[in-house]
Amino acid sequence: MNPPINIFDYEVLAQASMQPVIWDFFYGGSDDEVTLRANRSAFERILLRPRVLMDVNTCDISTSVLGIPVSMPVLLAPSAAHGLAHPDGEFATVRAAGAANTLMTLSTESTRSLEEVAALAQGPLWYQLYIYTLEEAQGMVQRAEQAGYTAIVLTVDLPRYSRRERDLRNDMNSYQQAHYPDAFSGNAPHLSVDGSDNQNTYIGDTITWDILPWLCSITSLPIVVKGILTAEDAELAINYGASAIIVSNHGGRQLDGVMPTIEALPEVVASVDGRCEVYMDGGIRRGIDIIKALALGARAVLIGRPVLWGLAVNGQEGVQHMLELLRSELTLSLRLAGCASLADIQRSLVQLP
Ligand SMILES: Cc1cc2nc3c(=O)[nH]c(=O)nc-3n(C[C@H](O)[C@H](O)[C@H](O)COP(=O)(O)O)c2cc1C
Ligand SMILES: CCCCCCC(=O)C(=O)O
Repeated sequence: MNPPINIFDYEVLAQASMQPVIWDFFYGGSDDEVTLRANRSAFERILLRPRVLMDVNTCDISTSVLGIPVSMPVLLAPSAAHGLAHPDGEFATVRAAGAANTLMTLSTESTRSLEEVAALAQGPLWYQLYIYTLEEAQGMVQRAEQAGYTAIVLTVDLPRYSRRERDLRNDMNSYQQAHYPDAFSGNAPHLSVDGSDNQNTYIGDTITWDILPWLCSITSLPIVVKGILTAEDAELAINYGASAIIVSNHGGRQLDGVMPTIEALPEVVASVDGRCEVYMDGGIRRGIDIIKALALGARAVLIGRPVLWGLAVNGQEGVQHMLELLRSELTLSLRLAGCASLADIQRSLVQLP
């Protein structure tokens, strides 16, 4: 194939470069993968209503999230085990995010430790938290705060690990333990990717909204709640102390059959009504997807799999190039839509089905 010119090219090259077991783990969703597919197809049903004869000679896509400046409204979502995509793992990712001057969210399940990643960071970092035990969570939050992470992202859509049927068929768990035993243990030695060996320690299915005030009591960092899909839960998140919300269905990897995130976004944005920042992830692959999300009220988007594709294809350079492709698509599409900055993106720019 010729050099990649968009994220779908990266996807094809990434698949070719990986063991099928690893590809299935990264690419796959849960059960029938209905939500995985819907995250993409929903974008195609939303149309743009561009304006013309606007001065778009300059186009500024810089913004901020929770007061932190970023060069574009595209952040790196937390994803597990970058070491399965490239030997440099999260070291490559954090260097690429820094070079692109945007924010990376490090997963609890990273291959490299949060301190090692922070030591290489040239840009802002958030730390994503899964709660195994309260004691361990408190330790991780304190470590993240000390290492310079500027927010804790609490993922709330994984009370239990879902059924990823590709991984079950591939026996991904045994494959990973045999070939990449340390891929998920950069921060703590959790035993298995599907949670089967963690049942006694992962307390995700017991935590309730009270976890938010508890987190706020053990850290001065803002808490970003990731995995909200409804107005009701957005209201609760704010009432219990969230500083921001990520509308997310975990990239179609948790409860299958939930609505695509771009369709859940307007309900959450209306409920929040400006009281905190709202971001979204799920299926962002093109500059126009970002425009649609921002027009529907997201302050920024996060990307998950595209980072893994860039990493698998060419390590740090691959992630950097993938981010630059997205940046240039966003800038060009904004100009074509008549917007000279993100502030020009209005709700009227999109037409819902
Ligand atoms: C391989 C993989 C691993 C993931 N690991 C995590 C994780 O450790 N923590 C988390 O909160 N979300 C995790 N996610 C979900 C992402 O943060 C994000 O919600 C999702 O990937 C966005 O959809 P996209 O991949 O279509 O961009 C993971 C996603 C993938 C694909
Ligand atoms: C018990 C937590 C395992 C999480 C594995 C990483 C993840 O979130 C994913 O979607 O995969």
